[in-house]
Amino acid sequence: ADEDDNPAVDQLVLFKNRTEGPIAIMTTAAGAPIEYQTTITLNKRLLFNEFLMDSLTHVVRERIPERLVHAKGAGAFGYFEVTHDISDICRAKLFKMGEKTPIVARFSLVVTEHGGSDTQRDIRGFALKFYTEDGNFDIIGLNTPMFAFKDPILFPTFVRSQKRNPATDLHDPNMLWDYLTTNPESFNLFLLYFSDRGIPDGYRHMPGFGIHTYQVVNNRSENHFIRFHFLPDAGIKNIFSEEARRLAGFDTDYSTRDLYNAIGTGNFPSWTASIQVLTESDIKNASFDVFDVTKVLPQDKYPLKPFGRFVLNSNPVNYVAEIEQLAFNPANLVDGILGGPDKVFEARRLAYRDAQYYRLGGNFLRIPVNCPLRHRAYPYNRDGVPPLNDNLGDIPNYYPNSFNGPVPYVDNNVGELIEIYQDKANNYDQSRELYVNELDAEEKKRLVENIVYSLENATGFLQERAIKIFKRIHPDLSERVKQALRNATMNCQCGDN
Ligand code: HEM
Repeated sequence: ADEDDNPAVDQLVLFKNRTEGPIAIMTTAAGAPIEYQTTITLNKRLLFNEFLMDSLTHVVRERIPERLVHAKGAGAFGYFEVTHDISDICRAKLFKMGEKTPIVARFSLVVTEHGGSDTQRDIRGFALKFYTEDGNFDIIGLNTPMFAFKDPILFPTFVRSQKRNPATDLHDPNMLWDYLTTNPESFNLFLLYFSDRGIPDGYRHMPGFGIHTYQVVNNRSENHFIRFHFLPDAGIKNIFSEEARRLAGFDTDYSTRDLYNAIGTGNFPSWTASIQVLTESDIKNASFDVFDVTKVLPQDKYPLKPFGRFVLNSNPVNYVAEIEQLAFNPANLVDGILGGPDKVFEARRLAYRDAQYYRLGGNFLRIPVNCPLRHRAYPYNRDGVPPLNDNLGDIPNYYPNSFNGPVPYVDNNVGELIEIYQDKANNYDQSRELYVNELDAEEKKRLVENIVYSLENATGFLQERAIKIFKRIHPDLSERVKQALRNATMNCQCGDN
């Protein structure tokens, strides 16, 4: 392969070209130079073969749990720069004109396991960590502008119904369609899931959405409410189902490879960042819950306001250290950004941290890629499982103390999240709007094909329930699904209502 065109394939060759022979004498992990002796000799006990002992005992503990969701993903480093002043809306320093903030991005598939295929039909994750001078700020979004549910009590059910059946260890269409038809608020997201948008053409052509309506404050301590949008400068592109299945057969890492090679050859992907902005009076006068994560905010009412862009220009040098060990958390916020006042956001403040304690251990925030870049972190936490780094040295470890330990930040203007009342989700209108006005004839045809590809494997009463819900979205959609199901399965029990 040509070294310049395919840095992913040539990674080792490129390493070799950069070096002038072996880079060092091999040592044990403790640093002692070590021999490599095969064990096929007489009269030598294995216990004394230090290479064998060192590597055998290490390799058996090399796997850590993959993320519960978003296990398969790829990431890269770059920067975010501000292109338009939004200081009248949000005072966060990283959004000041002229600011350039280092970032890391991780893109992922929600349900697909770590060894699964990048071209699986799935929702994609779109996570950004901004290393700001006020500490790390994370936006952890998706490639769709809405989420599946607005009551976080559904999260375990949502995840389990799409993971594997406990008896068969298979993905089970009955579980998926049972979940969906019991919780129709998820259909707004799942129409996109079954549409062409369900399989993006790699990550470089994928949009990202923060989804939650964030509360932000400006210098006058006035509140605004914003939704983040990130549109790929290379345009949005998707892959149709048949091509995706073909690709899954020969390159399960299609999107990871594409991202690595693009950056490795200097073809840096970039995204334009925009916000939709609502004032306090907008949220009071809105005719629906603007904090509902299962809905989009109409752009004719709340137009996109571009304010920045980000560029990814550097591949990870070590995937596990820098991407697998990344720990994003919606609660990582900075001055001027208060997060979402909705219940899903509130549940997420706990869930990520909790997952990372399990996945990466009690000191995951001391893993370099999770540390702030521009200053040292000064928590009062000490000890626990490694990595400890210097364990904060001899700084006092309890608060309050009388010995010059770190003191709290005092700001009377930090702002407070507003209290909101949220009703039950009802978003058939938005699904109808998508179906009627946004999908052309070919897209509608593929939507129905993709739905039926899954639904035909669900049992009769679930198919009936699904068709009833499709009818509430639009009679034409339910008719087409019904017809396609009839064609697909001779024994379909779909009723007429
Ligand atoms: C009740 C709601 C939710 C809960 C409890 C939840 C929980 C989780 C958990 C436990 C992880 C794995 C974290 C880790 O091991 O590092 C995760 C990852 C992720 N979630 Fe959520 N989530 C929720 C809603 C959402 C929403 C609304 C979005 C998008 C706006 C989202 C986007 C993501 C993304 C992108 C990742 C992967 C981050 C990465 O690349 O490391 N999740 N979620």
